[in-house]
Amino acid sequence: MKIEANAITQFAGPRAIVDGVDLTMEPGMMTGLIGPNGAGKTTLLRILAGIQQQSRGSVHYDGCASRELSLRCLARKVAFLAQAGEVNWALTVERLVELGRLPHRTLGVPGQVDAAAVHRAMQATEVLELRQRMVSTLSGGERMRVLLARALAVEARALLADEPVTALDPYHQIHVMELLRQQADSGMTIAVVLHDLTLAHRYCDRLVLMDAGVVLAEGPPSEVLSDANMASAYGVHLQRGQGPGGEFVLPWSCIDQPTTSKEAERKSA
Ligand SMILES: Nc1ncnc2c1ncn2[C@@H]1O[C@H](COP(=O)(O)OP(=O)(O)OP(=O)(O)O)[C@@H](O)[C@H]1O
Repeated sequence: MKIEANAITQFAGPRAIVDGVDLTMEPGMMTGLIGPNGAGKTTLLRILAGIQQQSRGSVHYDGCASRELSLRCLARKVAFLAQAGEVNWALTVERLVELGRLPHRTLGVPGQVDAAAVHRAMQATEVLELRQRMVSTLSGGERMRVLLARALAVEARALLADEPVTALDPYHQIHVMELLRQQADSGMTIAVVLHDLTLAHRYCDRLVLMDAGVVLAEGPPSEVLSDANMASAYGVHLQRGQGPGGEFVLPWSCIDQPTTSKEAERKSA
């Protein structure tokens, strides 16, 4: 599904926390939203998902304005994965993942189609063995995978995920990024907020770099992650390398603090 945002502006009091953002996301494409803390990424993602109403501007889904769609219809088209937080509901993992099917259900208990979607989502996120656990007893990383399963269970045409890998160990970070990549390759529209620039560079088709509510740069990862953009948005240098799997980047040093203290000790020895 094509998602088009035009001149999106969001005010918090007098301050524009998202300021005149234009963005188009195509089916089959994985877009990474990056930028420093407070840049406006979550706010923009919530507006794109129809969870938050923008102060100005418009969002269209395959040409259909968000205001023309009911919340239920939008919830079937766009799945949203919020930033990880506490989940204090007295629910098992399986019941929580089933909530992803609510936009599809008109009456009563989940049917076979719902059960199959829930099973697929739990299998893909490797949480089947947690299915009977109470959500409140999960670790942060387990909880995030379960919440991703809930979002996948919607089987929507777009998935917008806010920092889905931040709490995960390296195996699950790669696993989740591969999973999102597969969803994009199968035609889904994926947008993902990431702080990990190595993963953003490796997995996204394009990046949108935000700072202070505006889009500073947009395009292929290797262009957006330029030295000038990294210095301007984050105040960091990246190391760039070439491995058997391709080119990679690593956030390496703060500008004006080019080495870690251990490196400085080594160099002066
Ligand atoms: N309701 C609100 N009232 C006041 N300020 C808000 C409100 N919502 C967001 N903000 C502010 O808007 C800015 C953008 O917030 P947002 O959560 O979109 O940033 P972000 O890029 O996702 O940040 P992070 O990487 O830290 O998660 C922040 O400075 C935040 O404090």
